[in-house]
Amino acid sequence: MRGAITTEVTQAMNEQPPNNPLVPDVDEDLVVDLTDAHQGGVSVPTGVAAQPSTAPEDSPQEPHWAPPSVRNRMCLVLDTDDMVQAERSALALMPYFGVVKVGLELFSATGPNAIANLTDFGFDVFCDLKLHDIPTTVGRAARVLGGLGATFLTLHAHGGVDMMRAGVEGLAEGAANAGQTAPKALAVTVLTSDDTALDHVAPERMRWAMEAGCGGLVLAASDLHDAFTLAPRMTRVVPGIRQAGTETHDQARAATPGDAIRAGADLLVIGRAVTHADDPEAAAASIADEVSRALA
Ligand SMILES: O=c1ccn([C@@H]2O[C@H](COP(=O)(O)O)[C@@H](O)[C@H]2O)c(=O)[nH]1
Repeated sequence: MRGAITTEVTQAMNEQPPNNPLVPDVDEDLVVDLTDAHQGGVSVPTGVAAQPSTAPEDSPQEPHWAPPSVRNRMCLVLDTDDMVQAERSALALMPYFGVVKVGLELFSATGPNAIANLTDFGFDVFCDLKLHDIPTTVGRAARVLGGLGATFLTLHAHGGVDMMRAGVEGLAEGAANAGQTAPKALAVTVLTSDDTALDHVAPERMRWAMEAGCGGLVLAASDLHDAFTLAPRMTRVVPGIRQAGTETHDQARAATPGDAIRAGADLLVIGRAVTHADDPEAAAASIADEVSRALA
């Protein structure tokens, strides 16, 4: 088992582009050791696995890294209860994804270790817990979560201005206590699985998110136009991404990667379109190519 993960890390890291700020320096003495796994994950103390400076001649064709302009717009959804599986997917798809998402399932299974392990690999971590409770409870939870090293954290905008403000303040306080940069608070406006909300709901929640001090919005691609008008400076994060003609599962308001980027998405949240594909690397490469063409 140790060899399997080490090979995956080595393959992923061999493909790192020069001066990639997301990839930590490699210490040749470091190896990934599954026997060191904690909370089911792979322990990587301060860097990533040792690797040869050149790939062996008989190694299979390696994927090319997507350019930063594409990779930084692609967030891989790690919806699993298995930390080893999550890390394996993240590392295999590292050439295409600069951000990985820890949602309710993985966080419930592993807790904060999921964030620590994935940031150690050099990913930006999107912690998607959609906090939604009374303001005091959200503020206190956010204070804990703010110190964990995530780059983004979600609050449910349905909770209102006071709740989101408590979340934003809690994140800032927790980050300051831990000597970290605060995660950007993202307000989930209307879920992409929901196509029943009345027209005024998403714009109203965007205004609430702005008033509360959130830094970004999670929204369907079809709501991007309103976001540009009402909250032009907020980061726009779009889930429900599917390539044309593919299964949309429970996403009632899905969009293609190209359409979402052309409509102004900053970050695409990509799950089953890749993780349930017969060939996840080929699916990721195809989506990265579509994003690249949409940006051109
Ligand atoms: O409105 C929302 C907010 C969050 N999500 C999350 O994104 C992923 C989507 O996964 P897919 O497999 O690409 O459908 C999932 O973790 C959701 O919890 C969302 O879909 N819509």
